[in-house]
Amino acid sequence: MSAPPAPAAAGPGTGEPLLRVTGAVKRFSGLTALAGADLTLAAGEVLGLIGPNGSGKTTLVNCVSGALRIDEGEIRLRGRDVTRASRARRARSGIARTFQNLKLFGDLTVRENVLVGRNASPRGPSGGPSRDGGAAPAETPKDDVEGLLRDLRLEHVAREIVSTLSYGTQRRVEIARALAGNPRVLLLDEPAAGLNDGETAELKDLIHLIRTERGCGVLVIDHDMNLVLGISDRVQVLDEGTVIFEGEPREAFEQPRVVAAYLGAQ
Ligand SMILES: Nc1ncnc2c1ncn2[C@@H]1O[C@H](COP(=O)(O)OP(=O)(O)OP(=O)(O)O)[C@@H](O)[C@H]1O
Repeated sequence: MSAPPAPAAAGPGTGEPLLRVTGAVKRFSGLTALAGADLTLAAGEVLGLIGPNGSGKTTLVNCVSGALRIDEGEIRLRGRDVTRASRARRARSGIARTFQNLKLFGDLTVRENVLVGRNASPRGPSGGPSRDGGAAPAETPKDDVEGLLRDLRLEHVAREIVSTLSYGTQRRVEIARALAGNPRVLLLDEPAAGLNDGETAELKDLIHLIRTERGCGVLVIDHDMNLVLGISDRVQVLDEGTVIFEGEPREAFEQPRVVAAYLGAQ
């Protein structure tokens, strides 16, 4: 990977994790999607966030990225309170994400998509630059982008239009774009969705590389338990917007409460 590892220390304070969410509550009309959820993530750590359908995983990621605001609670990044910060400010502070459903610029090339991320555009496809919009200002350090394309095995398709590529390749483009802004926190929302076994194995290696060589804290949501339990240092299980287990991946499904939550959701 091309970028230097982020420092192991999370923030200005001592003992402060890279990311800390405390008591997050999020309501949608009458429905409480998050009911006081906590979360911590350290630099260089992979945290798996699992739980049955509708348990609040994506909502929590949306609240961390700034796509949604929490109604109660606090979010701190490297010790700084970002609870009320805009999505743009959070992106500039080092929070990047990928989406359950790919949100790429389908009519741009792979390189152009990654350059959009390098420019830390927090606007996303709907508000992003058009083909003529100049995705890459002159000061963009292209070496970083070339390094990313190489590391994510996208070099050979760098000039291809994204919509013409396989789904697995598009997933890698999305991760490359998220990494192009040199984030400290990478939120991966169902990165293995739609991937075949070979592509999922590659994704595992990629997440390992992101953590070890870039020093990012990586939060992964996925329904593929082999993937999540296999790559995570720690997992948190959500049920009805509350964390019901936090600890070693291999211990998660030894907890009757976790098993019951999954069975209850069937
Ligand atoms: N924008 C919204 N408006 C209303 N309700 C919502 C909204 N987003 C999520 N919800 C509800 O909040 C709850 C949590 O949803 P969320 O998508 O966060 O769960 P999840 O754990 O990510 O589920 P899945 O594994 O199925 O993706 C669900 O009951 C969902 O229907």
